[in-house]
Amino acid sequence: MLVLVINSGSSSLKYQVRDTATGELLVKGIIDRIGEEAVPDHGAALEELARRLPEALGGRDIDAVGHRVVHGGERFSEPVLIDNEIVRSIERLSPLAPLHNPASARGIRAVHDKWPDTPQVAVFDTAFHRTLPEHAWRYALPNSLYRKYGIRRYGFHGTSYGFVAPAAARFLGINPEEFDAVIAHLGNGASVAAIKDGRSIDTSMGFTPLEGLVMGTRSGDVDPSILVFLLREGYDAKTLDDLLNRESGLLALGGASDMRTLEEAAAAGNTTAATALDIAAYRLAKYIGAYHVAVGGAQAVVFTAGIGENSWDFRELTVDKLGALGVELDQDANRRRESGARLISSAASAIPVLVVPTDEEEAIAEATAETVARNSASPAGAAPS
Ligand SMILES: Nc1ncnc2c1ncn2[C@@H]1O[C@H](COP(=O)(O)OP(=O)(O)O)[C@@H](O)[C@H]1O
Ligand SMILES: CC(=O)OP(=O)(O)O
Ligand SMILES: [Mg+2]
Repeated sequence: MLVLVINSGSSSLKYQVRDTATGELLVKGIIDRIGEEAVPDHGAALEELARRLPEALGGRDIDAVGHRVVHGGERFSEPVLIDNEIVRSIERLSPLAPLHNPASARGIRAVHDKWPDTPQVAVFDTAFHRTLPEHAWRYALPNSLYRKYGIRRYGFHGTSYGFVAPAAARFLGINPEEFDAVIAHLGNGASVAAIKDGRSIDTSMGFTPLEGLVMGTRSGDVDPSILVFLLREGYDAKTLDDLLNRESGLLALGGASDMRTLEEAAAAGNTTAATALDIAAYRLAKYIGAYHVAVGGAQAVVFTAGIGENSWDFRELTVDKLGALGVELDQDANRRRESGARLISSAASAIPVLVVPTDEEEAIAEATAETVARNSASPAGAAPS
């Protein structure tokens, strides 16, 4: 089955075309720095994808399209075949993932306009975190808020964790179902997951992909009273939402949301950029310490995604703060530019530290093919319009 995968991230659109029967990867690409001048929004990214696809496909037809959908709410804990009602549900969850769900819905509708008969599948970031125990998912708020609005921790980047956790376990020769680890997915959005026996038992993102780490443009954890204070000062919901999701994080602290730009600035002696990186690394190190406790002693600390895989500086900055756990990097291994899963800690390190590349698109392609095959006997209702 020839599957096109569209991964609408907050700063990038990644795509792949895979033949899931043979495992062959035909096309892989990224349109990144969305929001900057060349690619102002996800609509422009989709237009660019439509320009690139015909040549890439060389006349072959796509059998199915798989979409990354960040928020699945309480309802979706498995991949689903998309119909009208499902795309509307994804749109209804937009307030809970304002940088993501609208872009996914837009992609689903664009594909439907182009290829109305091609089945489309939604694969949710939240699904992998359905195993969170109640002590991790429940906020210390009145239960009525959970009943009425579904306010709880959902967690995101699940497709990535579901791919990276077993890959890291296999790299270490550990049975994936007995693997305990702390995994840091560091992209434009960033989170950490506590993995116990191969399952997610805690994660730093919450009701929305805003909680937790310092991200490209998102604040991560703040005292909620700051919002109440600002409301009284005249801020409204829209300005607060933009403030926390689009104008904070590394952008606010260091003047750029993109790690490559910040690192260049820091290397050139810009102390504001260096301080921004230090604040982000400190927050991450605190979470790694906490999740090491949550999993009862991690068998590995794993870095993945754009920053986790590529920024040796940021990994060094973070691991340097984990001395209390007896974790120590091998400086050369950490700085070497290699692809594939690799060990970057020293022989003396109490816990191995790994870099394991994620491939959300591959995982989505597999899930899409399975979902289409499962549903082919009983086709779902009308496609989205
Ligand atoms: N070679 C590199 N060195 C440092 N950071 C990098 C490198 N390549 C990508 N990144 C960073 O990775 C981040 C994007 O990660 P990615 O996982 O693609 O994000 P998203 O999926 O959230 O759009 C950006 O901050 C970018 O600067
Ligand atoms: C959930 C999330 O923040 O995703 P991304 O990092 O791709 O923006
Ligand atoms: Mg991403």
